[in-house]
Amino acid sequence: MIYTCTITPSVDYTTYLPSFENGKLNRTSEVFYYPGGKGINVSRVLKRLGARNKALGFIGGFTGNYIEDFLLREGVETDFIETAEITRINVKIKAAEETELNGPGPALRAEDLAQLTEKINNMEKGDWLVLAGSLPVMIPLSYFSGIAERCSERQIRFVLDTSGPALKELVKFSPFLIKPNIHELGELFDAAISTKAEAFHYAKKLVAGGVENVIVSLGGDGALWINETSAFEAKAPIGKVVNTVGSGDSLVSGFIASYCETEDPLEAFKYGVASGSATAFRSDLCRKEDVEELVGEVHVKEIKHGDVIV
Ligand SMILES: Nc1ncnc2c1ncn2[C@@H]1O[C@H](COP(=O)(O)OP(=O)(O)O)[C@@H](O)[C@H]1O
Ligand SMILES: O=P(O)(O)OC[C@H]1O[C@](O)(COP(=O)(O)O)[C@@H](O)[C@@H]1O
Repeated sequence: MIYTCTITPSVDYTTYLPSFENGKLNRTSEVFYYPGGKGINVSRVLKRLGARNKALGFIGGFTGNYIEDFLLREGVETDFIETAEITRINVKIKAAEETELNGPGPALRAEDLAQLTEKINNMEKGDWLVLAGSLPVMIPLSYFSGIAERCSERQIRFVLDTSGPALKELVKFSPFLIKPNIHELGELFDAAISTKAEAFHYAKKLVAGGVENVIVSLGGDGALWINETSAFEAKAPIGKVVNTVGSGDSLVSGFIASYCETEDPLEAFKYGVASGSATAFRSDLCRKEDVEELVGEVHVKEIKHGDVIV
């Protein structure tokens, strides 16, 4: 079974308007309320791509109920833990530019965390755990390293899509896959990364440190994938960008869904990039038919030792 875990879900209040002016009253007519949080997006896309999975994490209040109902209506299995706090609402403003306002995650009690530990303790060899999204700083990092350690001991495939100090700490536990964007990769090494060559250099360091697969996502420029024996870059398909929220999550989902079927990481990488772009070209997350249509347009190139990447 594939489990996703979202510590900090959200309802994504997503609105489109021709122009947005700071400090003014802006009226908007087109509004959507999507369930959000990176693991939840991964679950929704996995389901659409035909990969059975279960969404874990913490939800609370009316927004939490909204998320759970929405997922169940889409056929996504859930096993959330209820928090005392209302789940946050993240604001996504789609005007000439995309502006985002992400709220803080919930304050979790020791008993909430203990419930999650119990669920993870019941996972079995061969399962997947996708830990995705921001991890509240109030929770000691040792809690998350405990999760990573348990995955490694039990041969559970651990996929990590987070940022900040947690990413720095958890890459030490040899995850199966991490997917930083260029900014998150820079944060990880306290470096300003602006070129593909620099991204490749740092991604290689992560693989040398024990991460099995590193995908660096580069927005409209595509992505890089590196493991111990291979390195490839992919160009993203070209299309009209509507909403890039969830593109990174869709890349992760596409990779996992395809890998589960093919066990071929290069095929999985292409499928992942197609999924990311298919999401960027829609208001909500991608559908399987969008991904299948785009996958032929994902062109990959091997990066050989000594190649100059531009
Ligand atoms: N403007 C775009 N055009 C085409 N594809 C895109 C665009 N933005 C994102 N994508 C696709 O989504 C993937 C992930 O996007 P990215 O923005 O790097 O992730 P994140 O949301 O995690 O920052 C990219 O690798 C690419 O395949
Ligand atoms: O947990 P964080 O880092 O605040 O991010 C949460 C946000 O990320 C998303 O999951 C989208 O993620 P990506 O755009 O990186 O794929 C939104 O649905 C959500 O509002």
